[in-house]
Amino acid sequence: MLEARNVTRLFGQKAAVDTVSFTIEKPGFIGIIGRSGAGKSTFLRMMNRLTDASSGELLFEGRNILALEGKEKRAWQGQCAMIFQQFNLVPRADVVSNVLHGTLARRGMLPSMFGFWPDDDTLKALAILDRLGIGEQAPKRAEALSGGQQQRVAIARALMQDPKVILADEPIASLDPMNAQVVMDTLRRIHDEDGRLVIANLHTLDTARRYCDRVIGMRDGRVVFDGTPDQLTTGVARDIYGADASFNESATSTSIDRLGTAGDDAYADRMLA
Ligand SMILES: Nc1ncnc2c1ncn2[C@@H]1O[C@H](COP(=O)(O)OP(=O)(O)OP(=O)(O)O)[C@@H](O)[C@H]1O
Repeated sequence: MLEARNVTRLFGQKAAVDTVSFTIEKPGFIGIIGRSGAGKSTFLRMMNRLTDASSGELLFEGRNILALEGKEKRAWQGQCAMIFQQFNLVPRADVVSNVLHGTLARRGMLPSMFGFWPDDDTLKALAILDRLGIGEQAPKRAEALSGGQQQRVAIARALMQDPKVILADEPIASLDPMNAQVVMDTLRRIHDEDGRLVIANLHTLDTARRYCDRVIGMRDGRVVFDGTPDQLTTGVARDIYGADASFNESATSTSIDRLGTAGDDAYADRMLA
């Protein structure tokens, strides 16, 4: 389904992504982990064509999507939706309009400029919001929602494109543990129920282990691990994160239980922050 062949992105002399190769045979739930600066975001941005690659090929169903231009590139971006850490919603617009923005690539800007959306699109947006458990939020301004709800609106906007691939760049990094769990459950569901390929950059090991079918570990732009969650031992994680023997897994955890038992003060600080 997807094959990366020596995908590389240079910034000056530095390779942010360095000859990355892997194959995904069928739609799965794939996690990419690695410490800050490992190249995870750059890789996803190349896949969505928000950033150009320096060299290499990324074949999706046999076509090199890194070489697409103009209309074909935009069509690919329609099939490959992206979700961001900061949700990227229009805060003052209502929730259903934000979801309808997922049709802009297909319909152009006019409907959004005049606030006119075709009825069938509006009904579809409402149905998606219902499916994600936030139908009653449809008329509210996006900025009035909690972070977890906003991220579900962003997922709904992505689903409006009916994409084959969903890319999620640190989708839960701004959320508290409870909302993080709801958002990860939602992403997992849209893979399980719709059969879409989901690739998520994750900064916590426990999330990758719990939700992913396969985990790719990146370090300094390179793939240093590619396997199943049960192969992701503490030793392997230490290699990926480039940490020494004092590496402590709980430092990369967002689990509610772990945080709760790690010390009430630390937990309270985190929740308050
Ligand atoms: N536009 C840019 N110009 C120059 N260097 C960049 C640019 N974007 C990313 N980099 C560099 O590329 C490397 C990889 O960055 P990237 O954001 O892909 O890592 P990451 O694993 O996603 O980390 P994080 O989780 O902190 O976002 C870093 O060294 C970063 O400084």
